[in-house]
Amino acid sequence: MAMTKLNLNSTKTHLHSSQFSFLPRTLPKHLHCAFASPHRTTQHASISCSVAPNQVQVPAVQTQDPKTKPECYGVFCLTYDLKAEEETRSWKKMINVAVSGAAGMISNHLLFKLASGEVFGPDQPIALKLLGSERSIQALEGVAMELEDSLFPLLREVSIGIDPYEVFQDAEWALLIGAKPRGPGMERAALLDINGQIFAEQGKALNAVASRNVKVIVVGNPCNTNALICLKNAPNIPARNFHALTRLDENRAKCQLALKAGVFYDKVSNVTIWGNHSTTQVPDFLNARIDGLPAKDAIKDHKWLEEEFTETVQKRGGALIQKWGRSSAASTAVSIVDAIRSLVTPTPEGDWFCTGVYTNGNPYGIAEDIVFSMPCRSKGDGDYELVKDVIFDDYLRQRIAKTEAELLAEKKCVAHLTGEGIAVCDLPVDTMLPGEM
Ligand SMILES: NC(=O)C1=CN([C@@H]2O[C@H](COP(=O)(O)OP(=O)(O)OC[C@H]3O[C@@H](n4cnc5c(N)ncnc54)[C@H](OP(=O)(O)O)[C@@H]3O)[C@@H](O)[C@H]2O)C=CC1
Ligand SMILES: O=C([O-])CC(=O)C(=O)O
Repeated sequence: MAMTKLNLNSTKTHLHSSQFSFLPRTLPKHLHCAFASPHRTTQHASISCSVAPNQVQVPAVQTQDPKTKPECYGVFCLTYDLKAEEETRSWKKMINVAVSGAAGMISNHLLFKLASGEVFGPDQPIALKLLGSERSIQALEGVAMELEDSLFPLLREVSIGIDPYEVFQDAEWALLIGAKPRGPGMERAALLDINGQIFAEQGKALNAVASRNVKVIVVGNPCNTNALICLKNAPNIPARNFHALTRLDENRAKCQLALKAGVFYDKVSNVTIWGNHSTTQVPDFLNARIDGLPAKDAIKDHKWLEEEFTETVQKRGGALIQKWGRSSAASTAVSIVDAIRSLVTPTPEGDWFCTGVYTNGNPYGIAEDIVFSMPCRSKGDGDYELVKDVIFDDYLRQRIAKTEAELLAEKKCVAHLTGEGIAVCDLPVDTMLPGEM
């Protein structure tokens, strides 16, 4: 594993010998370097540097346990004591954000948003911990280079690796994006199994090494059931901390309602996507509001709401692939930002957002022990509560029952990965991901 690192408080850094090209041409004054022992996973020697203002030291050989102090490279390895600097005086304690599938398309948008401060705020320094694989390790180094070249003041540390037990160490947020795409002719059951294995392993790793209060957002599809697998493999982390990303669907629904009503989309609120991030998802127009009014009052064409609107949102991902040639990446990254911000900032009075969460005592009568998208509010502390004041009609109930049945069937397909016995996979219909055609 190679790692780029800049630590606010420490005066020690470790540089990877294979990454000298990442070093700035001139090392800062008083930066002393020494070669260290080879790294366990990379077989490369590393060098260790320490900053000692007004002091000249003889370089000393460093040996270290790479699990506790991984090596690093590049500009992030240079360590300065920033505590005294005016700009950083009001900064919060650094947060550790782990991202899997970090060399993929969604991450390529997301990482730069995270590093810029637009997600966690302009006073929140951040450490990015990027998980890739043997396949993507070169690409991941390229991503780290672009992060270096972006000169983000808040980005204090970047590390890359292929072992989730290393990369997830002390993670306070884990954004799990990496997953195998469903190939031509692949059964949904096979996709559930292959990706389920990834999320079972990552759940175990989070359980072992992440912060006990880590917040996990599963993006890799099929994200609801992947999130269920992940949380079942992480029994020491509260199940309510796991989310499946349905915010992109919420945003898509808001856009369609705004278009139909002829208003700008900031006038659309209280939109819920119920259920699975698949074509059975239920975009709820019964509780949605447009300019403060029920959407059904603002949009009189109820046939459109029940038929066209619902199907458009369910299949928006596929429609985009037909035009763009690849699946939504930029808007997915934006929706991940929205999902995080909804948890770290108080929800505006009277509004809510939706996210796929573990059902455990929900007030809607939805089956327990699955990950189901539902309306939530947050005080901005990273936690949420379910919204109680929602209404149902027969149409909404019937649609919710269908997506619920699909998730219950998916759960049976992955019983071998959740510790619940032998998998029996009998999916009601071979439904699609929103991006499939
Ligand atoms: N919930 C939502 O709203 C949305 C979810 N998605 C889902 O997000 C995921 C990532 O999308 P995107 O970034 O566009 O995809 P990319 O194909 O660009 O990246 C996916 C990453 O997944 C990793 N991966 C893990 N296992 C495998 C495997 N067996 N075969 C191939 N790649 C693998 C790869 O990284 P590495 O080699 O480093 O492991 C790859 O970089 C997909 O599952 C997609 O369906 C997409 C849009 C919306
Ligand atoms: O199917 C996909 O990979 C893309 C997806 O989830 C979406 O566009 O909502």
